[in-house]
Amino acid sequence: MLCNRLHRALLRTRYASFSEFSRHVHNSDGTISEKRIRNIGILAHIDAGKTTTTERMLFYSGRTDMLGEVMLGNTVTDYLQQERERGITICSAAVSFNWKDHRINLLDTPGHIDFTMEVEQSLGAVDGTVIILDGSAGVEAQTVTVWGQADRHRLPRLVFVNKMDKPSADFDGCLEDIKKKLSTVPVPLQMPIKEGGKLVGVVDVLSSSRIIWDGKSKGRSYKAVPINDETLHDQAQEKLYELIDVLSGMDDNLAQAIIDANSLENVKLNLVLDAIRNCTLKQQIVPILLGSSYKNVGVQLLMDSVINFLPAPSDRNQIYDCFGSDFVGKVFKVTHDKQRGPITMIRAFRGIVKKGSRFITAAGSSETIQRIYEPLADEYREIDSFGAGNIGLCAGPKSTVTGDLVVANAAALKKALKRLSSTNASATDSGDESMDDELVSRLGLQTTIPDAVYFCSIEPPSSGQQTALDNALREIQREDPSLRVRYDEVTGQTVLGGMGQLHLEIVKSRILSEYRIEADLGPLQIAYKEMLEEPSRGQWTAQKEIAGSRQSVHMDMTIYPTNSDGIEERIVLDNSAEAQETLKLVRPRQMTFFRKGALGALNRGPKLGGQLATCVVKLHSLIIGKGTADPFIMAAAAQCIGNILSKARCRLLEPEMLMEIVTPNEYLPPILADLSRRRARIEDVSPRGSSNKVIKVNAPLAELADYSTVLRTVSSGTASVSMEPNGHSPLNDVDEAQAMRRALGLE
Ligand SMILES: Nc1nc2c(ncn2[C@@H]2O[C@H](COP(=O)(O)OP(=O)(O)OP(=O)(O)O)[C@@H](O)[C@H]2O)c(=O)[nH]1
Repeated sequence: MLCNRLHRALLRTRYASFSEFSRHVHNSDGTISEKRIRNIGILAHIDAGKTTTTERMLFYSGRTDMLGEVMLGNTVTDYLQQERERGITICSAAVSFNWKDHRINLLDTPGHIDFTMEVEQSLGAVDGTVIILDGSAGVEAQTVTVWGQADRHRLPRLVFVNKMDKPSADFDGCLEDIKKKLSTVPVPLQMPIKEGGKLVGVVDVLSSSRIIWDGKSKGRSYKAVPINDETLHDQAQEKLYELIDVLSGMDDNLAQAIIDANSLENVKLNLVLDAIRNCTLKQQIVPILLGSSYKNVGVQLLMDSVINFLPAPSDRNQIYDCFGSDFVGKVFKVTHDKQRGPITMIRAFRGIVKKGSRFITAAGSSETIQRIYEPLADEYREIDSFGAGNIGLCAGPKSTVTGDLVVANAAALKKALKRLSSTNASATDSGDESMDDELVSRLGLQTTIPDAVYFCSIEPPSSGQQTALDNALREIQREDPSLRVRYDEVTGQTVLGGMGQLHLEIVKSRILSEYRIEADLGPLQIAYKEMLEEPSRGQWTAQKEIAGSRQSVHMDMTIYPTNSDGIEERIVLDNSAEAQETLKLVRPRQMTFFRKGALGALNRGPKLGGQLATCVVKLHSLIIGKGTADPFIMAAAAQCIGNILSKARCRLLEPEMLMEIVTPNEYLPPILADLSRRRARIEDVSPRGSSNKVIKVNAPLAELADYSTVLRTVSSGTASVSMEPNGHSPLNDVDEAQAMRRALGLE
């Protein structure tokens, strides 16, 4: 029988050596073979146990010799002072370790919604993900969000159902949840074994064995023993046949083997393993594992599965083939180290980077790599080079920003774009401009920076520290593009825009702890957007004599509301013959300055200075006098738009939050009553188990300032809430008037 024949061999190798895998870990040039690398992101709802699981992986792989605990504030990956104080992950951290002749580079990402941007950047650098669930909570709001992000990056994934030691943990419930809420095919590879209510190990479905962890060795040692309980044995067999049945519907080799063997029982195990890997890579299934990181159960098998079922870099990223052997990589994070200065974390896709070599960013700036380090959170081990598929931390680059594509040199970029466009038939037909857009999006150069939902002013303790504060903010912004920084000319203050209250508080406390500036934050304000209600046309003439030179610009434009939210070109040229008469005389550089001025002005709506959403500017004419300076054109464009907007009909849009509230049944009525007072829209109320309800609700951010506290009071501390930004929606006249009074400090 399948299990008996392969049982021993399987337990010895833990199926780590697939036949197609390279025998050698290193290439002849000293870099690690791509087949032996796994770059993975670890994602979850807040507090599901990412950091705890990562700590175990580091410990069991021998990378650390002590077990870090979140509660003791001594974990490797939560290394910022704010992370250790608050017990949460704020920055993604890269750690690497070796496991069974493979290098695993793992990015631990923040679970709190205020740091979603960090997660997005990390996902551009990995080839697969491990999604962690809390076994007692199942699929939670943020799980759905990160699942969607992994979908967008087309990342194969494993699920680790953690916290299975908790009495309320429910593995089968989690599987149902995954099927229903994540619309995928979960393939459980394990079953929990509890003794006296305590989780002691798992049943490995593939080998029909019990794997038991030794608590005394902090889970370092574990052994596989045959299942001695007949019922459990039968259940494991049943699960195995279910698994083979599901896989055979998707994998032709396995289906053929079943036909040839004329039974499920005689199928070779390596075919089943190959089928799991193939179907996971194609994202047809998601293998599910379980354990308790905190109680040291299950983590080594998760690491085995990362090697066995998640892709090697060479299984993906074919888009970068156009670079041949030239170096190309992506900056997924920038941090500032006190001794080493800016550290640029790069995922290499092709070629090799060596100490002392140079690269260019897609925007054209040239950088030198002075030193390279291997990732271990805030610790660094110097290395000489890193190659395709691997991750390296580089000291030296000064201007690279999170999200940048970096390439060996300009000639390599040009060659690659040419090769890429020749393989892209549809782009070849569509003219130069759209082809560039296509290339940019195919190479993943686009970074979506989420809208800020809160803003506040920030001031240094004395005007003498303004420059130091500006520098600190510039550095933090290079690390975290979701932080918006602008100067408000009316109030003369620096204004920060962020993803939430926590985001802005963390920025403030980093400025204090890392730059020793005691900055003051003004009151937190909602980041409203503004929307044009009808098209509005206007002309503008600006004339001035500056240092004896006459400057003059005349322009005519219409601003139109549109339906989609800002991904299309926001400035378009009127292509009527009459308009083209003047527009064809405008030089490209002048047009660039016009665009800069116009786009800047669209960020300041007439009501509360909020960003103008969903609108397009159509330029009908632009007449520029001889000798007019470019900045004058930029200023005139901003004035023209400001003038049109001041007369146009506009409406405020307020940010909304999508919330998931989990409450014991008895507190449902008071919670619903409270929500109705907050202008909330209930989307769904569904049961979780027999004693809890899950409420899905959309509510305006403006009404949620005290929500967590009120919920705690209303439910005697038993209900929990998670929320995420859910776009902006228009206010009616009454609510808009009230929002304006509040924002202007009149209420
Ligand atoms: N009972 C139990 N508790 C666990 C387990 N794993 C983690 N925890 C606890 O859950 C809490 C959150 O764990 P973390 O590892 O910080 O979770 P996280 O997902 O990294 O959290 P964020 O990064 O802040 O989203 C901590 O108090 C852990 O000790 C587990 O397997 N069982």
